[in-house]
Amino acid sequence: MQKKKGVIYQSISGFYYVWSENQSFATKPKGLFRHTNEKPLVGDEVVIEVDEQDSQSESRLIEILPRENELVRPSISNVDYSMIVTSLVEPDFSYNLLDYFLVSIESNHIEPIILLSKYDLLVEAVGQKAADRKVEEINRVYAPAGYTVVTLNNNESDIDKIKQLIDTGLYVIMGQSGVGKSTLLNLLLPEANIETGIISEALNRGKHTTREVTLYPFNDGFLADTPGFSAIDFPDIEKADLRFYFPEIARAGELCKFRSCLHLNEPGCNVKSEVETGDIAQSRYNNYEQIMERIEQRKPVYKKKK
Ligand SMILES: Nc1nc2c(ncn2[C@@H]2O[C@H](COP(=O)(O)OP(=O)(O)OP(=O)(O)O)[C@@H](O)[C@H]2O)c(=O)[nH]1
Ligand SMILES: [Zn+2]
Repeated sequence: MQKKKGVIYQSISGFYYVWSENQSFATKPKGLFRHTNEKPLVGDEVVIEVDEQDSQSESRLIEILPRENELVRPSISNVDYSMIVTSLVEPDFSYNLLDYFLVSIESNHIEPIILLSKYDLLVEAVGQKAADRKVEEINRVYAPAGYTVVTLNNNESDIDKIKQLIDTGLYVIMGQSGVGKSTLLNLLLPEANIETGIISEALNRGKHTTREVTLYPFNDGFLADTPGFSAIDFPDIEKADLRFYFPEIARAGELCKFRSCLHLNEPGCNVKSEVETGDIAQSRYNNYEQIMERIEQRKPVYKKKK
């Protein structure tokens, strides 16, 4: 028996398929897991035991390495990057919604990438010049945060753009309903055969189909084949932590008079100065304040329950 490290890329009826050293192994968890209540997840880094003498024999999954993070519906662990698909039209672009997604992703210690879909439809609706102005405006808002912003047209050119983005690591796609997540996945992973909104509605009317997530090798990384992340639950963020989930606010905040500055009404606040000079976008600050209010409102409810 030989021990190897690998990543679970698929789980089907009790088997966990592990990718290790450019090979796939069908593994079954060792009985041990039943006692510890540990359930392996797609994305898990694991240690497996392989019978070198007999490559057909079942390999054993003996250890799950500590997880960086864990998402639910669908369950997946160790996500490095999330591509947030946000349409420019149909549905209309919303700074507010995008910032909620970004905070939620940042709080899970995942790096976001912003994809603006339906650029072609925006051009149709408002003309080339106005469409480019809109995209530039969005770029200006997110550049201080260091986020990558890419526009999509639902054609072959999207594939090259995404290929340039993806390096090593595990990538997922998120975004509200109808923005084009499945459409993009089909472009990127034609072999995965993902149903787009309209088709899946026709086929699954009234049925509950739970599809397990599968990871596909993509460039040097993995891409999850699910468009199922339409929202992640509003995370349980502490008031004092929110500032770290807006990278440009975190950076500017290092120069505030008080280390504990929450950038609300404190004197000597460098974040507020940078909003005034335009170095931090007003919309980003407004959404920071709004999410802060939501956290404050949640607290009393939280305490009553106890
Ligand atoms: N013109 C244009 N249409 C697009 C683009 N991306 C997606 N669409 C269309 O938008 C519609 C919705 O796309 P989907 O891929 O089903 O969206 P989704 O995000 O997976 O939606 P849910 O499954 O509801 O979460 C489809 O009719 C797509 O053809 C784009 O870049 N340009
Ligand atoms: Zn401050």
